[in-house]
Amino acid sequence: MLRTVRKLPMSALKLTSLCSEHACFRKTKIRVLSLTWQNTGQRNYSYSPEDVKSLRSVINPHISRIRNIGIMAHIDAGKTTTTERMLYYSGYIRTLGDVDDGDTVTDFMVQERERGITIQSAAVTFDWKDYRINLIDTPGHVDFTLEVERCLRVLDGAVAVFDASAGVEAQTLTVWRQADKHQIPRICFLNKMDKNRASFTYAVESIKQKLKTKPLLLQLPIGEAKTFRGLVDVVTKEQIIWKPTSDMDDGKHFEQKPLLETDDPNLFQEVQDARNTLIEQVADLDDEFAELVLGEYSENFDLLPADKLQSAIRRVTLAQKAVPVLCGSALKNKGVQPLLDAITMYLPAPNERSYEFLQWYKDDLCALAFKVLHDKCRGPLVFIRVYSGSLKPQSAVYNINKSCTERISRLLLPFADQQIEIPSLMPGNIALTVGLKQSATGDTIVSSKASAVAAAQRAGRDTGRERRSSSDVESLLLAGVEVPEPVFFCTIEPPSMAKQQDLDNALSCLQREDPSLKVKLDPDTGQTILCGMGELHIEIIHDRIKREYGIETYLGPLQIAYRETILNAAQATDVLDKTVGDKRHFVTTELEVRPRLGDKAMTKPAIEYAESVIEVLPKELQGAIENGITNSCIQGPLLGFPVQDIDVTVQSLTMHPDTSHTMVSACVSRCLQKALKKAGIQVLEPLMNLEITVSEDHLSAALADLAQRRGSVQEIQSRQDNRVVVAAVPLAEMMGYSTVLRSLTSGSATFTLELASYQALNSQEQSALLQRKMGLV
Ligand SMILES: Nc1nc2c(ncn2[C@@H]2O[C@H](COP(=O)(O)OP(=O)(O)OP(=O)(O)O)[C@@H](O)[C@H]2O)c(=O)[nH]1
Repeated sequence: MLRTVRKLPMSALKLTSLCSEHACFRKTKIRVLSLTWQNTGQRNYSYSPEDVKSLRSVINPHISRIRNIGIMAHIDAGKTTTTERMLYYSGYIRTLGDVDDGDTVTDFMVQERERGITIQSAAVTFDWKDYRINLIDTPGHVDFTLEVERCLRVLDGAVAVFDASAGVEAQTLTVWRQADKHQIPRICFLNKMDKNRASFTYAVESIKQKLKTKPLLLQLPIGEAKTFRGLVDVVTKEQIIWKPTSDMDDGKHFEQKPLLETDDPNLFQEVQDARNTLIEQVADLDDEFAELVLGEYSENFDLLPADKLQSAIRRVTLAQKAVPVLCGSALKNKGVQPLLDAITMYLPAPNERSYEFLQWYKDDLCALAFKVLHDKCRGPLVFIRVYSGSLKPQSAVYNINKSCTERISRLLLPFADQQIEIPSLMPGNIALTVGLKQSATGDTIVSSKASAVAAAQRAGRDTGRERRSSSDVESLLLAGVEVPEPVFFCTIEPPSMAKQQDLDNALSCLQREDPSLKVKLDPDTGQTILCGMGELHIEIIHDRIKREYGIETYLGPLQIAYRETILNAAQATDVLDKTVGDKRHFVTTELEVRPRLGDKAMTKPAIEYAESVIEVLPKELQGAIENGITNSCIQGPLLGFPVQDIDVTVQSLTMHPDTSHTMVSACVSRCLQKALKKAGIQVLEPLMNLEITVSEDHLSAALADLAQRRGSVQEIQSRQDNRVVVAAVPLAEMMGYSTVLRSLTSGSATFTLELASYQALNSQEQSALLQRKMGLV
């Protein structure tokens, strides 16, 4: 059945303006959708009963036949288009969707369809030649980097999609590093081979240089740009040519036959050379293969069977010693079927990945909740990846993070916005669960509390310690996603006070889905503050509150999240003497603060105790003191921004025996504010890494503008006919940048912006900021 959104007339699908004056933390290259809605081209999303049957018939495929794969790349590289083609060729959709028409399966949120970008990652399940592929389409926009990271944790392998005319772009580097961190084997797909200026050689060179990896060329293109019509499989030396059939050019039909010297002598020689290079490269990385090549086939590599080479490529890919490279054009329907074959052939099954924690669970359930969606009728739907044990509907599970038992009522296989109910979920597989009310993104799910404790004890024995307390269970949490600190914030208000509760509920649901969204209460004004990763992020949240929760909210102006730190060491003392009822609360304390030197910005203060204090301090009081210090650091004394990079020493603390812990915290907190003020406050501003891709003609205009923005250019690289300016620039100077850059470069330039660090404002900038904040200018 078509979803309502798919039936929207074009007037409702028009792109809302994404180019407001302060559109600073966003790519300029967000697509403008076609303005005519082709009614005749409406898509048939229903899939036939046979397709459903085929999915149902193998509800739990053998683990070796499962591939949990992510697609990652820079914005606009073509991830969604590639995913759409995969679903089409595997038979799960009947017609091809197009991001430019807003009717793809994986971009299923209304905002995604309208704006033509991927915001939430959607997990999609389909089968390809007896393999079950759970595929996650991840967003490319930097505002949603956390979405990518969250998904990477549950993937066993990834396809990195590149625009073959641009090579490695800024966001590719970021996601590549994230994939390195999670040790995920990858293959590269050079997409857009049909584009003007597409260059296979350039893109491969850029992968080699920028990603510092060893590309294994498994294919060579036949033609480039307008002449691109197929590829040669370097391993089998077969050519694959897509020929449009009379009525449809959907890429389903292609001709696959051995490449003969008579077909094209030059190409034949190129493929011959590429195969020999590939064999040498793989032999260098894999001893078993080297032995085979040097033995039986040293005289003639031509005799080496394709399957031996494929097995060796698989081993080096799994060991992350090299990365297979394929090419094609998703939009022109070329190269996607060989890419699917490569996913099954070269990327790992779940049981080929090693997870240390599995040994502690043995056959007990261990699963990770990696995404939460809110469904109006069914409540929260939680995406789960099972690592060990199995899940069944109508069963109780224990959430280690929340220390609570919950019930799963149903299990569903996700197909974008449609789902198939399943009776069980086995290790290595991914599904949607209905019924979990407390679980949030990143939570570890096990079968029971007893099972968590047993696993903790096994883990304790392994590390040479008996762990008995249930708090040790924490050590069994699967690695958490580091949530980056938001750089933008604004106030959000409901239309009336009566709607405040509804707004609070909506925000808490959205936070469960998206840990990078922070919601705070301004202690002075009582207003709700929304903190996000970029303007687009906040704009989308605003939009979702309206559409999904029916609340029309008002956003205050977007502001930059500065930080505060101290310039010098200082000491302060404080006394709290308060009688509440018949109890006298009396505390005196002395604290010392010092600037912390180090590379990594830390918002959490490092806390030490003088020896005289630690000797007499009851353990339970330590929590109250540390709460007081940490809370005080949330709002710095100058402008109320978080304080970073400080060391605190508790020099003394005395108290009346009746004093409550809350009073101790309050006294310590007030004393720290005094010490911070004495130490001299330095305001820090977010410094961004900026990468502008601009044509030679407009380079000087872009550079002149950058100079006005306190930007410092670090490097100017060449990318085909374009120049790539790599610069550092304060976020405060980037307000309205997309509009300015567009007019300076006639809309031809694109840019990405990413938080690099926090840098100190000079004294003039700091006092100007202070005056602005106090409303004096
Ligand atoms: N010429 C050409 N254009 C393509 C190709 N693949 C995708 N595109 C176009 O590139 C644009 C971006 O495609 P998407 O599939 O949305 O890219 P994406 O990587 O999913 O983008 P985000 O979700 O926003 O990160 C669209 O206009 C596509 O039509 C291709 O093979 N060749």
